[in-house]
Formats: sequence, structure tokens, C-alpha cells
Amino acid sequence: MELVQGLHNISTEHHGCVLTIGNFDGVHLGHKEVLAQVNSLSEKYALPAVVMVFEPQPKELFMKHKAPARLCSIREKYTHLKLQKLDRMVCVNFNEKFANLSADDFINLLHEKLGVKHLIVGDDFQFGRDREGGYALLQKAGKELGFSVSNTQSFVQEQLRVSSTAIRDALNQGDLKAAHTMLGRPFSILGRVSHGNKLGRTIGFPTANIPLKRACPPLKGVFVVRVNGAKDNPVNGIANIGKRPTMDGDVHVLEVHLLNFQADIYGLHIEVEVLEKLRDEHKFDDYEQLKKQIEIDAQHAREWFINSAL
Ligand SMILES: Cc1cc2nc3c(=O)[nH]c(=O)nc-3n(C[C@H](O)[C@H](O)[C@H](O)COP(=O)(O)O)c2cc1C
Ligand SMILES: Nc1ncnc2c1ncn2[C@@H]1O[C@H](COP(=O)(O)OP(=O)(O)OP(=O)(O)O)[C@@H](O)[C@H]1O
Repeated sequence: MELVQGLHNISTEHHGCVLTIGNFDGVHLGHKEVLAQVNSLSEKYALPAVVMVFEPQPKELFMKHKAPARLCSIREKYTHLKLQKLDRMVCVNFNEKFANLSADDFINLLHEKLGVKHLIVGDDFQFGRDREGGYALLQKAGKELGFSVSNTQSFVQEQLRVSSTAIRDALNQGDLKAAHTMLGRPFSILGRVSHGNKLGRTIGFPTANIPLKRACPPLKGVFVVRVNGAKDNPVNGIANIGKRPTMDGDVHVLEVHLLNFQADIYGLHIEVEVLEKLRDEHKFDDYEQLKKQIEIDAQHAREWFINSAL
């Protein structure tokens, strides 16, 4: 999948496409329905299947640190979208200037720069300064400018529309099973293993540290995890997502201790699948108490793997 970073990198060869637009945070099953339609119409029109995403996501520009937690970084989004077999991802820098485009200017951009032939959006899609444009305006403009517009039916599970918001809520409540059902895969975090304080090994629990790009992760606590990329097969583990209050930490990190595994994995790109919440993070009086608790966590995780037959 080709990545076009910024509107200034759109060239004449990008003219003509079947397009969808959105945040696609987490790339969940509802998104996949939309993307499947983009692919099928791209075949019908013999034009590239293109997804336009915004970075930062609009609420991150408008609400700053009060914006909802991100389900995935832009890099993870690219990785998940690539699996949907699209031809191109256009990543728009969502800055003040872009946010201030009128609805008409935005439509002109789709028409003139991208040469959109068919556009697929949700019927709740709003765009342009103050969210002034909507589905009806797109249809009207499409008739005048020569592109068609359609929307997808809501993808629902147990009468609830699958959405990034619903997945954030599930993760926040520690309901990994519900998040898994809506994502169609376990919630996971991708990252490169970096050097930590190397204190973990002194208490018998060496950990792989993965810096979290997002300031605020969508879930916190101690979890049963499964790691892909550390060796040929997935490796079971336990992980902490938090600030490590016992060590007076002040930024969120993901730390994974792999069970029955000894190898140097610094620098490797791994995927940490978060499978089950064990507990909240605590501030312990000393490392000895923390160590005892992690031993209990490891035991609970082993039992969980035996019971889940994973
Ligand atoms: C399974 C697990 C559970 C953890 N639970 C806590 C916790 O409840 N409170 C806390 O302050 N740190 C917790 N930690 C973080 C440890 O403080 C940290 O891993 C250790 O100090 C080593 O850090 P380092 O790898 O940067 O040296 C946990 C780590 C793991 C792997
Ligand atoms: N469950 C769903 N069924 C069908 N289309 C969906 C579903 N969820 C999202 N979409 C569509 O996917 C596109 C991208 O949507 P967006 O990223 O805003 O999704 P969202 O999951 O609803 O996010 P949020 O919960 O943050 O509002 C939009 O066209 C949207 O209408």
C-alpha cells in the first residue's frame, strides 16, 4: 500500500480513485466493512482503492490532552490498513489551516486533487469548518462535479454499532474480550523494544520496554499477553501498562516479561497482544513486595493460558 504523507505530495498520477475518509482508529470490524466496499467498487471502476486519514486525529487538534485515548498510532494504522489490501493511504496533516477549510473547499480538493470518482462515507460523516458539510451536500456536489457517493450500513454486534469509541470504553473497563470481538482480533500494541532501567532483572523479572508514542494509553494495568516477533512462535507473557508508581515513574510505558524465555530482544519490532486484565497497577512500599506480586501475576497468567488452551 502506497503511503502519501501530506496533501502537497499528491501528484497528477494520483488523479482518479475510489475513496473513503475517516479516522479509522483501531481499524475495527465496522471499518473493515467500509474498506471491503471500497475494494469492491475499486474493482468495478478499475480505479485505485484509497483511504484518507487525518494525523493528528481532529479531536486531538481541537481537544489537545482531553482528546480520547488513541487505539493505534499512525504507524500501527498503516500496518492494519495494509492488511485490507488497499492501494493507497493518504495521510492529511490535520492542522488549523486544514480544519478551517470550508465544506466547498474540501469537496473541491477531493475533486481537483484526488479526482475522486466514487466516495464512500458513513451517513454521520461531517466535514469542513464547524462540521458544516454532510452527506446531502456531498451527494449534491457529486452530481455537479461528476462523482458518486454512497454510505455503508452500520455494522452492529448485539444491536450496538461497533465504533472506536465503544472499543475505547471496553478497554478502559478492562473488558479485553469485548474489544477483541469488535476489533476482530486481540487488541495489540506494536513497538520496538528499547532499553529500560534494567532494574527488572535484579528482581528476577527482566522486562522488554516498549515506549508508548501516545501520551495516554487506552488501557492501564497488569495483563496476560502474547507476543509476536520475539521468536518464530508467539511467546506468552505478562505486561504492565502504566507509570510504575513504585519507581516514581512519570510517563506511561509498556513493559513485558516473557514467560519461560531468555534471549536478548532489544531492537526487535514486536506485537504485544493484550488478552486479559489481571489487576490495576499499585504503588508498593518496596521492590520485595512488587516482586512477590509479579510472581503471583505470573502464576495467574500461566493458569489463564492453561484454561484458555491458547
Ligand atoms: C507483570 C508486571 C507487573 C508490574 N506491576 C507493577 C505495579 O503494580 N506497580 C509498579 O510500580 N510497577 C509495576 N511493574 C513495573 C516494575 O516496576 C518494572 O518492571 C521494574 O521496576 C523494572 O523496570 P525496568 O525494566 O525499566 O528496569 C510491573 C511490571 C511487570 C512486568
Ligand atoms: N460500525 C460501523 N459500520 C459501518 N461503518 C462504520 C462503522 N464504524 C465506522 N464506520 C465508518 O467508517 C468510517 C471511519 O469512521 P470513524 O473512524 O469516524 O469511525 P468510528 O469507529 O465511528 O469512530 P468514533 O467512535 O471515534 O466516532 C466512517 O465512514 C464511518 O461512518
